[in-house]
Amino acid sequence: MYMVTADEMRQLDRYTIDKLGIPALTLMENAGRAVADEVMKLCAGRCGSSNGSLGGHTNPTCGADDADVFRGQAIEKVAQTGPGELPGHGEVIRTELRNHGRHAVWQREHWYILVGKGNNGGDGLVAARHLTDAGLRVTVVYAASPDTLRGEAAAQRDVIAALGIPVIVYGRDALDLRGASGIVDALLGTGTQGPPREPYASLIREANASGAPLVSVDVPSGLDADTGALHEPCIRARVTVCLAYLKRGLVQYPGAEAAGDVVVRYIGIPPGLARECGVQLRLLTRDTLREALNVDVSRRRVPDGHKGTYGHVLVAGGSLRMSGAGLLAARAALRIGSGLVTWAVPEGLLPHVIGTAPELMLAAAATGRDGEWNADSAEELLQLAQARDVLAVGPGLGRFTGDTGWLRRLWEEYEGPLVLDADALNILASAGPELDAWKPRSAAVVLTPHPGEMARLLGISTAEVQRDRITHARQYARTRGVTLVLKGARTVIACPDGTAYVNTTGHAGMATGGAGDVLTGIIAGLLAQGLNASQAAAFGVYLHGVAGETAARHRQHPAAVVAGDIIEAL
Ligand SMILES: NC(=O)C1=CN([C@@H]2O[C@H](COP(=O)(O)OP(=O)(O)OC[C@H]3O[C@@H](n4cnc5c(N)ncnc54)[C@H](O)[C@@H]3O)[C@@H](O)[C@H]2O)[C@H](O)CC1
Ligand SMILES: [K+]
Repeated sequence: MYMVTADEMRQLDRYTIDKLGIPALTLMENAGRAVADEVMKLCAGRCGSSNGSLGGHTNPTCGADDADVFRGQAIEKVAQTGPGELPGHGEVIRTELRNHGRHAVWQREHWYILVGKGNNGGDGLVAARHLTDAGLRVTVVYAASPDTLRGEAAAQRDVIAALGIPVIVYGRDALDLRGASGIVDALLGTGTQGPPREPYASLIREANASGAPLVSVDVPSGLDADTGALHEPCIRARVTVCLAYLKRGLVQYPGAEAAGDVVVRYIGIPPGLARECGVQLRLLTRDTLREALNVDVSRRRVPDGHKGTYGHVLVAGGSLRMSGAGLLAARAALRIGSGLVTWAVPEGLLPHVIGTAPELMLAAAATGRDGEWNADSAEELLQLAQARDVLAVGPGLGRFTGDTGWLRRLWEEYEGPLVLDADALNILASAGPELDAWKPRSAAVVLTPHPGEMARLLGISTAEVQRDRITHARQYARTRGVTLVLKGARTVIACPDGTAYVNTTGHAGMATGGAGDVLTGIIAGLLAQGLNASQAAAFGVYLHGVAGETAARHRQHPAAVVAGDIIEAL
């Protein structure tokens, strides 16, 4: 599933109207219709009816029931009505009767449709008409004078007037939203610039305070559709009916929380158009892994394979006070299916870690006897790495004198793929502009920073990174020619060719010491098994999250999950 910015959506919108000749009014009709349909589902869920869709009104050609429902964690395809299921004549009569039967229930529903002056408002007006037709009590609330509406939205305004649907103008007429069964937020969509101005701001505050469930059209009004940042105020939606393509801001926090359940509805804009228009950002799902990244998600192993077939990972990490980090990465690399894993530790640490995981091979790489890494170990590491398929550096490494030169040697002289995490990233950050002089690598580099490490790499604040995670991750990946995994809720995987993915697996319980080390081991293990950097990073992040979810079920609460549980759940 593609994810777009407001600007990209406008281009796709224009292309559909100008080049494909699908009228803007048709798109608006489909949009409003989809919103009405989701409102009906919400009402049906509340009153226990088995069918909340618009029944006999369903227009099969606009694919009104073809939705991707995105409930924070999972995406499921909901029921589809295809042309093959067009009701015959007798069924039409039955459907009409069923609708009449439903009126008694729907009439108890009083929905307020808050309408802005742009096309988002136009979508809301179409929804108001369909909900009225379905038997709901509907009141349209114009945020500003209806005279200010233009184009398709003005046409919808005239239809509403002709139908005699009750209308209120905010600020002119009395309004009490506290009695609402529900509210449709069609105030501001992708055309929003900056924080909501008056009277939108007051209306948003009243809607939030009403306690009624809010259904947002396209995006919650007040949300930055590109970054997920919340303006003050911002609608807190129960459901967001996103039109045509998933907007980035609905997936990134804090926007993801303000949006509630996100339902992406087809409105007539061809789903494949995004690729043709150069959109390179996708939600990371099983389908994305299979179709966009060509990953064998079933992880078949060749029947006559041997441990050499599945690669050999070398993990360089762990020091006296942080030996566990290296161990977790090495164990995760094993559990994800690597043929062999060697864990290189400072010599002084070696006696203490013998036997901690009997499946691991151990190597003493740093001559220092104090259990800490030192710059002299580069030569030994390079020799060890020669016979290994992947080198993962960083978990539990610590900082030491000469570490920049040490990392530079690994970067320049190790010819296989390199995974850098934790202090290896801090070393990279401290290299600063000197990095430009490092010899470009022919093999892949995967960096796995958390937001703090990303901030150091970019020389900006963590808050700045978090304000637009997707953009920062993509820019760094492109300019440095690396695959970058920006960790945190909704991890971003950015590839050097500009493609990027946003993950939705996992949960807040995975914010626990060592979880990142486990991810490093998983990605290194997948690289050793022959996946390329984009595949290993994306699939690794996805599996890491799924394993975290499994671990939460085993432990009966997300908060009880520790890093070792994620490895076991793999
Ligand atoms: N995806 C599609 O192809 C379709 C989308 N539709 C809907 O159209 C909106 C986008 O419509 P647009 O007219 O461009 O913008 P908005 O409705 O979001 O509103 C712009 C409107 O509001 C004023 N404004 C802008 N910023 C602010 C602010 N901070 N405070 C107050 N007022 C503001 C501005 O002056 C404009 O007048 C999209 O989201 C979909 O819902 C189509 O209907 C179908 C095709
Ligand atoms: K909206």
